[in-house]
Amino acid sequence: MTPEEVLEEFRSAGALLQGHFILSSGLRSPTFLQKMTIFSDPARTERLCRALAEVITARFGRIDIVVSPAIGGIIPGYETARHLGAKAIFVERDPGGPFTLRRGFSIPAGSRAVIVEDIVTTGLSARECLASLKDEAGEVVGAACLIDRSGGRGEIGLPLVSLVTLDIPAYSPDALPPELAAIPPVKPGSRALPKP
Ligand SMILES: O=P(O)(O)OC[C@H]1O[C@H](OP(=O)(O)OP(=O)(O)O)[C@H](O)[C@@H]1O
Ligand SMILES: O=C(O)c1cc(=O)[nH]c(=O)[nH]1
Ligand SMILES: [Mg+2]
Repeated sequence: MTPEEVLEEFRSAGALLQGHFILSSGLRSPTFLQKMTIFSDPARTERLCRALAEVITARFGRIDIVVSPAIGGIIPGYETARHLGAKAIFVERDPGGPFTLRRGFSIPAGSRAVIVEDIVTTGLSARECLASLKDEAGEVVGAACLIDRSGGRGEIGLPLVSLVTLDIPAYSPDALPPELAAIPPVKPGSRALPKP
């Protein structure tokens, strides 16, 4: 799948939103990729995750386990794992807390795992996911996402592959351009907002 075909999936699904968004990292952006609009369409999700599985295999070789950060990573993690012939597990938060591996999930010794994210903006969520896996016996060999919107600057602590790399503006809340400050912000994701 070419980068343009991937973007066309988001555009034609109505998943490429403009406004004023509070991102998971706390940064603000006029652009938001609403991945759940994509994941509500199994055929679109299948096309994108099949392509991501091909990129993962080319870069990392055999993968036994896909581990994803909830909530956004769960559906693409599962679908990508299906194409890889791997298991799909996820890490999740108690509200406001760190990611943890629960529900009897583990990465056993000798197994090769990859983190699958939906979108990478700063890499913070993927980094937190990796940190939550530090006591697992198996090896986390890399990370993958559908869209890396960090311009390639996202820091995960693992090699990252994606279907597309974009450089989408994101601003600190105290350095908003006036046209963004004029729009009331919305916070689409599941990470708890810090207390004011
Ligand atoms: O690279 P980052 O700066 O961490 O941003 C990307 C993360 O933000 C979103 O998750 P969010 O915490 O908004 O919750 P969600 O998964 O429930 O959508 C998205 O699913 C990624 O996990
Ligand atoms: O950084 C984020 O929180 C984020 C950005 C984006 O475009 N889409 C998304 O689901 N989360
Ligand atoms: Mg997420």
